[in-house]
Amino acid sequence: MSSDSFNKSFPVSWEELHRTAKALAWRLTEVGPFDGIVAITRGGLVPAAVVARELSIRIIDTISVASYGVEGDDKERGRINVMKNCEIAGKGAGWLIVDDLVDTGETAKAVRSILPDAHFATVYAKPAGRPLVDTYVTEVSQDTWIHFPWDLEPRPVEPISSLRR
Ligand SMILES: O=P(O)(O)OC[C@H]1O[C@H](OP(=O)(O)OP(=O)(O)O)[C@H](O)[C@@H]1O
Ligand SMILES: Nc1nc2[nH]cnc2c(=O)[nH]1
Ligand SMILES: [Mg+2]
Repeated sequence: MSSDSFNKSFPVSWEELHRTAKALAWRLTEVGPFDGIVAITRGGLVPAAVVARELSIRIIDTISVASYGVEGDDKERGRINVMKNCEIAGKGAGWLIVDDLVDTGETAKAVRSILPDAHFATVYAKPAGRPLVDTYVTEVSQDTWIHFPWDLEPRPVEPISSLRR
């Protein structure tokens, strides 16, 4: 999908992300306990912190995967690049993988090939990636771009009336 295929925008506030990541933690209580979390950086770091706090998990490893924004456009996908692997021995049995979202599912596919036995959880899921995720909370359409709070800042906006002139 190229960047102009995203014609809907879904901005998420810190409060909303916190609430939805807690909802994810509630769902995961039915699945755990887990030996630890593997957060997919960077987007999985904040959701992983919230889930770790709620499930009293102290051990968090990371796997660094990048694919979007490599060419300078945040919404343009490039090749999957595993920049740092996690340090877990074995196939991930008993571990929880956390990411902010699954979109095409390519990131999830790459991480699942490394940790096929781990439980994969995301806060948001788009239809193409949904089959790759074991647990998620909120589904958005494939043509929606989710804006996370760390990518946003409050700014003045014109009133609706001025947009219709
Ligand atoms: O399902 P996919 O199409 O692979 O997209 C999902 C991935 O894209 C984003 O990461 P990104 O590569 O932008 O890196 P970041 O987490 O460092 O922002 C997001 O955090 C997911 O990890
Ligand atoms: N921030 C953000 N990153 C993504 N990476 C793949 N899809 C998305 C999205 O909708 N929002
Ligand atoms: Mg990511």
